[in-house]
Amino acid sequence: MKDQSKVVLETKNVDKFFYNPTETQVLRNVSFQINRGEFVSVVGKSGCGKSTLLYILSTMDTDYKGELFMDGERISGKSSNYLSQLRNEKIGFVFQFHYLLNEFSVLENVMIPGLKLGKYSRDQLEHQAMEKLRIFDMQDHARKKANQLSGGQKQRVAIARALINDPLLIMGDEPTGNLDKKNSDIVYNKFRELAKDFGQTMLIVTHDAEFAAGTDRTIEMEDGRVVNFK
Ligand SMILES: Nc1ncnc2c1ncn2[C@@H]1O[C@H](COP(=O)(O)OP(=O)(O)OP(=O)(O)O)[C@@H](O)[C@H]1O
Repeated sequence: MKDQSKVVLETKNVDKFFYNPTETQVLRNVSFQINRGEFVSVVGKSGCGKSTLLYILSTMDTDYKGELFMDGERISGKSSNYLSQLRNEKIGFVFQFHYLLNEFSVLENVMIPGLKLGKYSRDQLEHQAMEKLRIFDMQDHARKKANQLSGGQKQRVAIARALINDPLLIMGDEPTGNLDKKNSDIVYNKFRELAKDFGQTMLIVTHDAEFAAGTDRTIEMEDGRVVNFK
């Protein structure tokens, strides 16, 4: 059951340093809130800190200063086991490359994060996976092996997979970065639909200006800082 607090994700004064070989600060005093149902993009020049920020927000990097809250809960300082469970339960990931497993069917690929979480039976998961595939018009491909799909189709399956545990939040790192214009548009429209029809909260890093312009809000970064968020 999802918590119903309005703020889904919040950072307070997040700083990030790398130390190889000299100290470099790559995030500076990053503070913002993302509310339930918002479709948010993160933009900025190469090297401004977008992926570093996403890695922290996704709870995979715990080596930062400042605080991170998810669904009203302070998660900075939690153990890696705790965070791993939290990620499986609350976050769906979409990357530039789909990372589907070629030896498994499309349906199995979508089910995998659900099997890992262990909350639902295999039958239930199969049913849920078909529902997610239907959202992306991929239900007729369910029994195919992942490597029989086109690039655009694979990315649609990857987004269906990110939805399998009904996540609080979808996080994406350049989900259209590897697609041509036609497939980027299809994927963007599916994200838009998820926001409109399902109130899905989403945070997507993108270089695609058109994609960013179509989101509800944009976090603009420059040299490790958030310079605009509207
Ligand atoms: N492991 C690391 N060690 C040292 N510096 C790093 C490390 N990872 C990233 N950086 C530096 O941190 C800064 C931010 O990198 P980051 O990958 O977050 O940028 P980005 O905005 O996502 O870039 P791009 O759009 O090219 O993906 C860059 O100057 C990068 O060189």
